[in-house]
Amino acid sequence: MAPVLSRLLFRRIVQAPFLRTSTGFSFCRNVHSIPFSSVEVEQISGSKPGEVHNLVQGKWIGSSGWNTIVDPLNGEPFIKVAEVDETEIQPFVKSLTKCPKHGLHNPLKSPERYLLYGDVSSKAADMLSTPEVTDFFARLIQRVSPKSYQQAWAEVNVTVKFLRNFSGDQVRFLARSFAVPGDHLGQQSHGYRWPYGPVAIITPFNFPLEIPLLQVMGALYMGNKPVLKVDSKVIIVMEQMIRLLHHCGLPLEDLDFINCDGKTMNKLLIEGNPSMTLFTGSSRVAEKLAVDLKGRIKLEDAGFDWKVLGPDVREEDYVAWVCDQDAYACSGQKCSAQSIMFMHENWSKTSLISKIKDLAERRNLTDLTIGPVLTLTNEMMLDHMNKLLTIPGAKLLFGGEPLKNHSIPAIYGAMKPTAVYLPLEEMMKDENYELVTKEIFGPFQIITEYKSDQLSVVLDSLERMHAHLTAAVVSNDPLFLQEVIGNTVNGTTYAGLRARTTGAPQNHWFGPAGDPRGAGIGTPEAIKLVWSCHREIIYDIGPLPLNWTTPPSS
Ligand SMILES: NC(=O)c1ccc[n+]([C@@H]2O[C@H](COP(=O)([O-])OP(=O)(O)OC[C@H]3O[C@@H](n4cnc5c(N)ncnc54)[C@H](O)[C@@H]3O)[C@@H](O)[C@H]2O)c1
Repeated sequence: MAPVLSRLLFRRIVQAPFLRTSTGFSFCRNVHSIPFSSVEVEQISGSKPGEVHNLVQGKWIGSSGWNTIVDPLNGEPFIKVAEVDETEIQPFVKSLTKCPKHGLHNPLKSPERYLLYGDVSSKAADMLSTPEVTDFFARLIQRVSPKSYQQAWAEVNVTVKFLRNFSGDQVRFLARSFAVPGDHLGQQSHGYRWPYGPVAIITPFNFPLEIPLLQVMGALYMGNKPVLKVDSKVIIVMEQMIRLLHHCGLPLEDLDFINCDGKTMNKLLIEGNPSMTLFTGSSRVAEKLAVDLKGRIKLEDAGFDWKVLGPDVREEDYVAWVCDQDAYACSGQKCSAQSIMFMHENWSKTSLISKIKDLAERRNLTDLTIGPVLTLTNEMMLDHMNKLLTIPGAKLLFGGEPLKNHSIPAIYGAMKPTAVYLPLEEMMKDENYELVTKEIFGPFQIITEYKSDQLSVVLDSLERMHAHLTAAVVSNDPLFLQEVIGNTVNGTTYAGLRARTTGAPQNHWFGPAGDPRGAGIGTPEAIKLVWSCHREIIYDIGPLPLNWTTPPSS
């Protein structure tokens, strides 16, 4: 695209929220009305790059070198990240090792800090929900992880709701204990939720605000001291959020924040020896860290997320719309994105596929309903697609081509929403199965069909998959739902005619199942599971029975 056209397109995208926000209000944001921010979101550019720093032991610090991040829409270097290298990790190691295993607070130490965190959450929710600040974060998310304004706004909104949920007394309720009467007078056992103390959090690029914020707050609520590392491409969002949290009363020394590459973080984990690490990202890195950290880890890893359409065909337009959203919103870069759809033969007789195709073809770069793919190039996606198309009976349903007329740099992918059809029998063959079920973190899905007597083959296929994150069973037939849900394991499974795979709100658990290392995010249960362990204290204070004497040895 010619530079002028690209600038125009860019300007259209950045100005969109000022003209029409999804909440219906219109305003003109001024950075000076945002007391914590250190960047002007609309002005970040080659001539006025945004800068990101590190936070350790209560101080914002730089590093010996800058990593330059390029604008995913036009390739212009636009953010400078003070990236810590392997020789500079000692302050972070020291900070972790300074935190005792019993944490910064626990039910028997500094309990007033549970209340402090209720207050911080309440103030942060209030501030984040003001229209100016919501817009500031939605736009900042769009600049680094391009997605539609509505998707970015939803990410901020879920974060606000989460903070509200853990306001007031809700943080201390997370640490609720229980007591069981003992065997004799004065004895009672108490079960407590205990922190791990020093912990680490590693998060990917696709939800720059929601994933790190929810995990960091969960860790802090339970009394841990986290060091946070977010993917450098998007880390500016969380840097600004930490400044907001400080403004709302987060003690400066409670949270460390490091900008570094994966290798440096790996070294920090080994030297700093956190008691627990929460990793959200690819299965490749997850498996490496599980070994390096000797199992002291919880994982939110890859998703090869499936949808099964049952025999009862209803609400075709609605189901088509949900399929389009699930597979292609955020350009398919949600860990919950629909990777494969098993369609009952009754649906094949409808216009479902052509409706999904029409919806997918509405997506465009102007409003970022389709956009850059940050971890795969076009060559990688086309290569995968072409391999699939060599399978007998395979066909391209739609897409399969790079986007045109844009200035997305070649280091990123830019593909039209794509769907490939594969016959179920071929997919199940040993020589094809692994290829077919490889996660493509972009706007790409597989569609297959099954006959009424082939449900067991579908269930076999779901059993053979490795990642069990989200799933959807689209049917209102209770016996069908029972059959499919009873024979599968995915941690977040939606069931019913309106079932989807994406768009997790703040009110339910999100995470994989079927793996003891599986983590969760969002709910009180997720926070307690990931960020605390069980400690039992058996009080036994007497008195001794009257006339007690030493019994014989036993
Ligand atoms: N399960 C979930 O909740 C969830 C949520 C979002 C994304 N994901 C998954 O994340 C993947 C996409 O993200 P990605 O490509 O950025 O993942 P990635 O694994 O490449 O990177 C994730 C994070 O790990 C860091 N990292 C890389 N190597 C490391 C190492 N050796 N030690 C420590 N840290 C290291 C990266 O810098 C980044 O911050 C997809 O597979 C997607 O399904 C899962």
